[in-house]
Amino acid sequence: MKQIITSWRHVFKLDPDRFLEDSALEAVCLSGTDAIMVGGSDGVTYDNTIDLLMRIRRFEVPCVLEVSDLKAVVPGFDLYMIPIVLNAGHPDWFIGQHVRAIEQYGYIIPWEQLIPEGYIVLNQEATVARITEADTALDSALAGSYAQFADKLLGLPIVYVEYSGKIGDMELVSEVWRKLNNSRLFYGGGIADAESARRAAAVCDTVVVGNAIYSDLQGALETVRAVKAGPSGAVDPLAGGSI
Ligand SMILES: CC(C)=CCC/C(C)=C/CC/C(C)=C/CC/C(C)=C/CC/C(C)=C/CC/C(C)=C/CC/C(C)=C/COP(=O)(O)OP(=O)(O)O
Ligand SMILES: O=P(O)(O)OC[C@@H](O)CO
Ligand SMILES: [Mg+2]
Repeated sequence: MKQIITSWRHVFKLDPDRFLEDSALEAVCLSGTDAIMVGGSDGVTYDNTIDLLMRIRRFEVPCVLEVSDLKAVVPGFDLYMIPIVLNAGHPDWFIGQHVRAIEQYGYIIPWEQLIPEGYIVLNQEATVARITEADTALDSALAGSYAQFADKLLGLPIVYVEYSGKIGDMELVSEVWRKLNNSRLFYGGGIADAESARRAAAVCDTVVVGNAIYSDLQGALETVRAVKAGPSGAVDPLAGGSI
Protein backbone atom coordinates (compact mmCIF):
# COMPACT_ATOMS: atom_id res chain seq x y z
CA MET A 1 0.00 0.00 0.00
CA LYS A 2 2.90 2.38 0.71
CA GLN A 3 3.71 2.20 -3.00
CA ILE A 4 0.60 4.25 -3.72
CA ILE A 5 2.48 7.50 -3.06
CA THR A 6 4.60 6.96 -6.17
CA SER A 7 1.53 7.57 -8.33
CA TRP A 8 0.47 10.78 -6.62
CA ARG A 9 0.82 13.95 -8.70
CA HIS A 10 -1.73 16.03 -6.83
CA VAL A 11 -2.83 16.03 -3.19
CA PHE A 12 -5.33 18.21 -1.33
CA LYS A 13 -4.47 18.92 2.32
CA LEU A 14 -7.47 19.47 4.58
CA ASP A 15 -7.10 21.04 8.00
CA PRO A 16 -9.37 19.50 10.68
CA ASP A 17 -9.28 22.85 12.49
CA ARG A 18 -10.93 24.70 9.58
CA PHE A 19 -14.57 24.65 8.51
CA LEU A 20 -15.50 23.24 5.11
CA GLU A 21 -19.12 22.86 4.11
CA ASP A 22 -20.38 19.54 2.72
CA SER A 23 -20.70 20.71 -0.89
CA ALA A 24 -17.10 21.97 -0.89
CA LEU A 25 -15.82 18.74 0.66
CA GLU A 26 -17.68 16.76 -1.97
CA ALA A 27 -16.14 18.84 -4.77
CA VAL A 28 -12.65 18.30 -3.31
CA CYS A 29 -13.12 14.54 -2.89
CA LEU A 30 -14.54 14.08 -6.39
CA SER A 31 -12.06 16.45 -8.04
CA GLY A 32 -9.77 13.73 -9.39
CA THR A 33 -7.01 14.50 -6.89
CA ASP A 34 -4.87 11.49 -6.03
CA ALA A 35 -5.31 11.70 -2.26
CA ILE A 36 -6.59 13.75 0.63
CA MET A 37 -4.05 14.46 3.35
CA VAL A 38 -5.53 15.48 6.69
CA GLY A 39 -3.28 17.67 8.80
CA GLY A 40 -2.34 21.04 10.17
CA SER A 41 0.36 22.50 12.32
CA ASP A 42 -1.87 23.41 15.27
CA GLY A 43 -5.44 23.09 16.55
CA VAL A 44 -5.63 19.46 15.41
CA THR A 45 -7.53 17.31 17.92
CA TYR A 46 -8.84 13.74 18.06
CA ASP A 47 -12.41 14.99 17.73
CA ASN A 48 -11.95 17.31 14.75
CA THR A 49 -9.78 14.68 13.01
CA ILE A 50 -12.24 11.80 13.39
CA ASP A 51 -15.07 14.07 12.32
CA LEU A 52 -13.26 15.03 9.12
CA LEU A 53 -12.21 11.40 8.43
CA MET A 54 -15.81 10.22 8.66
CA ARG A 55 -16.95 12.89 6.24
CA ILE A 56 -14.19 12.05 3.73
CA ARG A 57 -14.90 8.32 3.97
CA ARG A 58 -18.19 8.83 2.14
CA PHE A 59 -15.97 9.04 -0.95
CA GLU A 60 -13.50 6.60 -2.50
CA VAL A 61 -10.47 8.89 -2.60
CA PRO A 62 -7.44 7.64 -0.58
CA CYS A 63 -7.19 9.46 2.74
CA VAL A 64 -4.04 9.75 4.84
CA LEU A 65 -3.26 11.42 8.16
CA GLU A 66 -0.23 13.65 8.55
CA VAL A 67 0.62 13.26 12.23
CA SER A 68 1.46 16.52 13.99
CA ASP A 69 0.11 15.69 17.44
CA LEU A 70 0.02 12.25 19.04
CA LYS A 71 -3.26 13.04 20.78
CA ALA A 72 -4.91 13.32 17.36
CA VAL A 73 -3.88 9.97 15.89
CA VAL A 74 -7.14 8.39 14.76
CA PRO A 75 -7.35 4.79 13.46
CA GLY A 76 -8.93 4.19 10.05
CA PHE A 77 -6.71 6.20 7.68
CA ASP A 78 -5.08 4.47 4.71
CA LEU A 79 -1.61 5.70 5.67
CA TYR A 80 0.09 7.80 8.37
CA MET A 81 2.60 10.39 7.19
CA ILE A 82 5.25 11.21 9.80
CA PRO A 83 6.92 14.63 9.37
CA ILE A 84 10.60 14.95 10.24
CA VAL A 85 11.66 18.59 10.01
CA LEU A 86 15.18 18.43 8.58
CA ASN A 87 15.95 22.12 9.20
CA ALA A 88 14.27 22.36 12.61
CA GLY A 89 16.00 24.55 15.17
CA HIS A 90 15.28 22.05 17.92
CA PRO A 91 15.90 18.28 17.75
CA ASP A 92 12.41 17.58 19.11
CA TRP A 93 10.96 18.08 15.61
CA PHE A 94 13.58 15.93 13.94
CA ILE A 95 13.82 13.00 16.34
CA GLY A 96 12.68 13.80 19.91
CA GLN A 97 8.91 13.56 19.56
CA HIS A 98 9.26 10.56 17.29
CA VAL A 99 11.33 8.53 19.73
CA ARG A 100 8.98 9.40 22.58
CA ALA A 101 6.01 8.33 20.44
CA ILE A 102 7.64 4.99 19.71
CA GLU A 103 8.55 4.51 23.37
CA GLN A 104 4.94 5.11 24.35
CA TYR A 105 3.01 3.46 21.50
CA GLY A 106 5.51 1.16 19.80
CA TYR A 107 3.42 -1.94 20.54
CA ILE A 108 0.42 -0.67 18.54
CA ILE A 109 2.17 1.16 15.71
CA PRO A 110 1.13 -0.27 12.32
CA TRP A 111 4.60 0.16 10.80
CA GLU A 112 3.49 -0.97 7.34
CA GLN A 113 1.18 2.07 7.22
CA LEU A 114 3.78 4.68 8.26
CA ILE A 115 5.56 6.90 5.73
CA PRO A 116 8.22 9.35 6.94
CA GLU A 117 8.52 12.73 5.20
CA GLY A 118 11.67 14.85 5.35
CA TYR A 119 10.39 18.42 5.59
CA ILE A 120 12.40 21.45 4.49
CA VAL A 121 10.44 24.41 5.91
CA LEU A 122 11.12 27.64 4.02
CA ASN A 123 8.45 30.25 4.86
CA GLN A 124 9.49 31.90 8.09
CA GLU A 125 6.01 33.42 8.54
CA ALA A 126 4.28 30.01 8.66
CA THR A 127 3.09 28.50 11.92
CA VAL A 128 5.09 25.37 11.18
CA ALA A 129 8.30 27.44 10.93
CA ARG A 130 7.59 29.19 14.23
CA ILE A 131 6.70 25.96 16.07
CA THR A 132 9.75 24.06 14.85
CA GLU A 133 12.09 27.10 15.00
CA ALA A 134 13.12 26.19 11.47
CA ASP A 135 16.20 27.74 9.88
CA THR A 136 14.37 29.02 6.81
CA ALA A 137 17.25 31.09 5.38
CA LEU A 138 18.51 28.41 3.02
CA ASP A 139 19.79 29.01 -0.48
CA SER A 140 19.27 26.44 -3.22
CA ALA A 141 22.59 24.70 -2.58
CA LEU A 142 21.93 24.24 1.12
CA ALA A 143 18.33 23.14 0.55
CA GLY A 144 19.71 20.63 -1.97
CA SER A 145 22.15 19.34 0.63
CA TYR A 146 19.34 18.78 3.13
CA ALA A 147 17.49 16.91 0.40
CA GLN A 148 20.49 14.71 -0.37
CA PHE A 149 20.91 13.94 3.32
CA ALA A 150 17.27 12.81 3.44
CA ASP A 151 17.48 10.83 0.22
CA LYS A 152 20.91 9.26 0.27
CA LEU A 153 21.69 8.91 3.99
CA LEU A 154 18.30 8.58 5.65
CA GLY A 155 16.59 6.88 2.71
CA LEU A 156 13.33 8.79 3.22
CA PRO A 157 10.64 8.10 0.60
CA ILE A 158 9.51 11.75 0.59
CA VAL A 159 11.28 15.10 0.72
CA TYR A 160 8.70 17.84 1.29
CA VAL A 161 9.60 21.43 0.37
CA GLU A 162 7.16 23.40 2.51
CA TYR A 163 6.36 27.06 1.87
CA SER A 164 2.92 26.79 3.51
CA GLY A 165 1.05 30.08 2.98
CA LYS A 166 3.15 31.53 0.17
CA ILE A 167 4.42 30.60 -3.25
CA GLY A 168 7.97 29.29 -3.16
CA ASP A 169 11.16 29.90 -5.11
CA MET A 170 10.70 27.47 -8.03
CA GLU A 171 14.40 27.66 -8.93
CA LEU A 172 15.21 26.33 -5.48
CA VAL A 173 12.54 23.64 -5.74
CA SER A 174 13.92 22.58 -9.09
CA GLU A 175 17.45 22.42 -7.67
CA VAL A 176 16.23 20.22 -4.82
CA TRP A 177 14.43 17.93 -7.29
CA ARG A 178 17.59 17.51 -9.36
CA LYS A 179 19.44 16.33 -6.25
CA LEU A 180 17.03 13.46 -5.49
CA ASN A 181 17.45 9.92 -6.73
CA ASN A 182 14.94 7.85 -4.80
CA SER A 183 12.90 10.21 -2.64
CA ARG A 184 9.81 11.76 -4.17
CA LEU A 185 9.61 15.53 -3.99
CA PHE A 186 6.42 16.97 -2.53
CA TYR A 187 5.94 20.71 -2.95
CA GLY A 188 3.41 22.74 -0.93
CA GLY A 189 2.83 26.47 -0.57
CA GLY A 190 0.63 29.09 -2.19
CA ILE A 191 -0.72 26.99 -5.06
CA ALA A 192 -4.05 28.65 -5.80
CA ASP A 193 -4.83 28.37 -9.52
CA ALA A 194 -3.96 26.51 -12.71
CA GLU A 195 -0.94 28.66 -13.53
CA SER A 196 0.81 28.32 -10.16
CA ALA A 197 -0.03 24.60 -10.15
CA ARG A 198 1.54 24.11 -13.59
CA ARG A 199 4.72 25.88 -12.55
CA ALA A 200 5.09 23.75 -9.42
CA ALA A 201 4.21 20.53 -11.25
CA ALA A 202 7.11 21.15 -13.63
CA VAL A 203 9.67 21.00 -10.82
CA CYS A 204 8.41 18.37 -8.37
CA ASP A 205 6.72 14.97 -8.23
CA THR A 206 3.67 15.86 -6.15
CA VAL A 207 1.89 19.20 -5.71
CA VAL A 208 0.07 19.77 -2.40
CA VAL A 209 -2.75 22.33 -2.21
CA GLY A 210 -4.08 23.48 1.16
CA ASN A 211 -5.16 27.06 1.93
CA ALA A 212 -6.75 27.70 -1.48
CA ILE A 213 -9.46 25.15 -0.67
CA TYR A 214 -10.70 27.55 1.99
CA SER A 215 -10.01 30.87 0.27
CA ASP A 216 -10.82 30.16 -3.41
CA LEU A 217 -12.36 26.73 -3.96
CA GLN A 218 -12.76 27.19 -7.71
CA GLY A 219 -9.09 28.08 -8.10
CA ALA A 220 -8.12 25.11 -5.92
CA LEU A 221 -10.16 22.70 -8.03
CA GLU A 222 -8.52 23.97 -11.22
CA THR A 223 -5.12 22.90 -9.87
CA VAL A 224 -6.02 19.22 -10.25
CA ARG A 225 -6.40 19.34 -14.01
CA ALA A 226 -3.45 21.67 -14.39
CA VAL A 227 -1.13 19.30 -12.52
CA LYS A 228 -2.36 16.18 -14.25
CA ALA A 229 -2.35 17.68 -17.71
CA GLY A 230 1.45 17.79 -17.88
CA PRO A 231 3.43 20.31 -19.94
CA SER A 232 1.62 19.55 -23.20
CA GLY A 233 -1.75 20.37 -21.65
CA ALA A 234 -3.13 16.91 -22.45
CA VAL A 235 -4.61 14.97 -19.53
CA ASP A 236 -3.02 11.54 -19.11
CA PRO A 237 -5.94 9.13 -18.66
CA LEU A 238 -3.67 6.60 -16.96
CA ALA A 239 -2.34 9.03 -14.34
CA GLY A 240 -3.39 8.74 -10.71
CA GLY A 241 -4.42 5.65 -8.84
CA SER A 242 -6.35 4.21 -5.97
CA ILE A 243 -5.53 1.95 -3.08
C1 LIG B 1 -3.66 3.51 13.78
C2 LIG B 1 -2.79 3.73 14.92
C3 LIG B 1 -3.17 3.19 16.22
C4 LIG B 1 -1.70 4.43 14.71
C5 LIG B 1 -0.73 4.74 15.73
C6 LIG B 1 0.31 5.54 15.03
C7 LIG B 1 1.28 6.18 15.93
C8 LIG B 1 1.02 6.37 17.39
C9 LIG B 1 2.37 6.57 15.34
C10 LIG B 1 3.43 7.29 16.02
C11 LIG B 1 4.63 7.27 15.13
C12 LIG B 1 5.44 8.50 15.24
C13 LIG B 1 6.90 8.30 15.14
C14 LIG B 1 4.86 9.69 15.37
C15 LIG B 1 5.53 11.00 15.44
C16 LIG B 1 4.84 11.89 16.41
C17 LIG B 1 5.01 13.35 16.22
C18 LIG B 1 4.01 14.20 16.90
C19 LIG B 1 6.01 13.88 15.50
C20 LIG B 1 6.20 15.33 15.28
C21 LIG B 1 5.73 15.74 13.92
C22 LIG B 1 6.14 17.16 13.58
C23 LIG B 1 7.53 17.38 13.20
C24 LIG B 1 5.25 18.16 13.65
C25 LIG B 1 5.58 19.58 13.41
C26 LIG B 1 4.56 20.30 12.57
C27 LIG B 1 4.47 19.76 11.18
C28 LIG B 1 5.67 19.54 10.37
C29 LIG B 1 3.27 19.48 10.73
C30 LIG B 1 3.04 18.90 9.38
C31 LIG B 1 1.87 19.49 8.71
C32 LIG B 1 2.00 20.90 8.27
C33 LIG B 1 3.28 21.53 8.01
C34 LIG B 1 0.92 21.53 8.09
C35 LIG B 1 0.86 22.97 7.69
O1 LIG B 1 -0.14 23.34 8.43
P1 LIG B 1 -0.86 24.72 8.35
O2 LIG B 1 -1.89 24.68 9.40
O3 LIG B 1 -1.26 25.00 6.95
O4 LIG B 1 0.30 25.61 8.82
P2 LIG B 1 0.75 27.04 8.60
O5 LIG B 1 -0.11 27.84 9.48
O6 LIG B 1 2.17 26.95 9.01
O7 LIG B 1 0.59 27.42 7.15
O1 LIG C 1 -1.68 25.77 2.38
P1 LIG C 1 -0.76 25.91 1.21
O2 LIG C 1 -0.04 27.21 1.17
O3 LIG C 1 -1.43 25.53 -0.06
O4 LIG C 1 0.39 24.79 1.46
C1 LIG C 1 0.04 23.44 1.35
C2 LIG C 1 0.80 22.57 2.32
O5 LIG C 1 2.12 22.42 1.94
C3 LIG C 1 0.67 23.00 3.75
O6 LIG C 1 1.28 22.06 4.57
MG1 LIG D 1 -2.57 25.71 6.15
